Amino acid sequence: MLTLAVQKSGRLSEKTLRLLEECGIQIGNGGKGKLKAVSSTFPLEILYLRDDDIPECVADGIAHVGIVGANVVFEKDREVEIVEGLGFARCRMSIAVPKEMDYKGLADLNGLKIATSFPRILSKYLQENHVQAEIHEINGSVEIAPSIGLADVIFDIVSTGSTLLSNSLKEVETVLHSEAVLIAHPGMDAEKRALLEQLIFRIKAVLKAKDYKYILLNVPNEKIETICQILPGMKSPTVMPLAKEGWSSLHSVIREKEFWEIIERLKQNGAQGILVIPIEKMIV
Ligand SMILES: Nc1ncnc2c1ncn2[C@@H]1O[C@H](COP(=O)(O)OP(=O)(O)OP(=O)(O)O)[C@@H](O)[C@H]1O
Ligand SMILES: O=P(O)(O)OC[C@H]1O[C@H](OP(=O)(O)OP(=O)(O)O)[C@H](O)[C@@H]1O
Ligand SMILES: [Mg+2]
Repeated sequence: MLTLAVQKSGRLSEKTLRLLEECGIQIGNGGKGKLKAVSSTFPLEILYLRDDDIPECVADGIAHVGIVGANVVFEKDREVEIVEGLGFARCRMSIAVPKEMDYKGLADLNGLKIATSFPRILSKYLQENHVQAEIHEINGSVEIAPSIGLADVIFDIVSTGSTLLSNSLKEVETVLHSEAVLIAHPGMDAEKRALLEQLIFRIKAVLKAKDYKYILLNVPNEKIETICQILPGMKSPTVMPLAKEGWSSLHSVIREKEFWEIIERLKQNGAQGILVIPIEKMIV
C-alpha cells in the first residue's frame, strides 16, 4: 500500500481530496478528528498532517508521497522529489513594504527587519541578491507586522493581493511562484513505484481533461476540410452525416484557452449548433 500525506485542514485539503476522488480514489469521510484513513478503491493510506510536516514525513519515508504547496517544499528543503504540479493553490511569495515607502530597489532593504513565516526562502533570496537585512520569523498574520512595529517590511504569500491592500502594503518583489505539488520519497521500492506510476497516470488524465473541452458542431459538407484544419482534435475530428442532406456533425477537442479565438473562425465557415462540453478524464 502507498502512504500519502495530505494537509489535515486548510487551503489545500478540500482540493486535494477532490482531486483524489476524480482519480477514482475514494476515502470516505472517516469522521471528524480522524488522522488516518484507507481508500476502499485504491491501495492507498492517507495521513492527515499540518502542511509544514509533509516534506519531512516524505523525506523520512514515513509517507511515500505527499501533496503540499511548492513553497513549503522549498522552505523545508528536505530530500524529496517533486513529481507533478497539480494546478491548484496557485500563489506567489513576495516582499511587500508599507505603501508610503519610496521603494526603488532591493538595495533599499539593507538594514531593515523583514517579518516572514518562510525564513529559509527569504534568506537564500537576500543572500543571492547581496542584501543584508534582519529576518524576523513569525508564524501567521505576517501582514500586520509593520503596523505594530514588529518589522519594517514583510515576505509572505500573495494571491489576489487583497490582504496586502487591507494592511496598507504594496508588493515590490516577487520571489517565487507556487502551486500544490505531488512529492515523493526518492528511494521507493519497485512495488511502491508501480503504485505511484498508477497514481501519476490518473492525476495526469484528470489534469489534462481540465485544459480541454469536447466540441460538437454542425457544418456544411463543403466546409468540413477547412473546419478540420481549425479543429485538429487529438488525432483527427470525427465526422458523421446529419439526417439533413449536405450537412455533417463534427466532433473534436479544443484547448479551453483557445475556444474564444476559434469560435469566430468556426462561425465564419458556416458552423452551427456549437456545443462545448467538459471532459472528465483524458488519456492521450
Ligand atoms: N491566498 C492563497 N491563495 C492560493 N494559495 C494559497 C493562499 N494562501 C496559501 N496558499 C497555499 O496553500 C498552502 C496552505 O495554506 P494554509 O493557509 O492552509 O497553510 P497553513 O495555515 O500553514 O496550514 P497548516 O495548518 O496545515 O499548517 C500554502 O503553503 C500555499 O502554498
Ligand atoms: O493575496 P490574498 O488573496 O489576500 O491572499 C494572501 C493571504 O492568504 C494567506 O492567508 P490565509 O487567508 O490562508 O490566512 P492565514 O493567515 O490564516 O494563513 C496568506 O498567508 C496571505 O495572508
Ligand atoms: Mg502550515
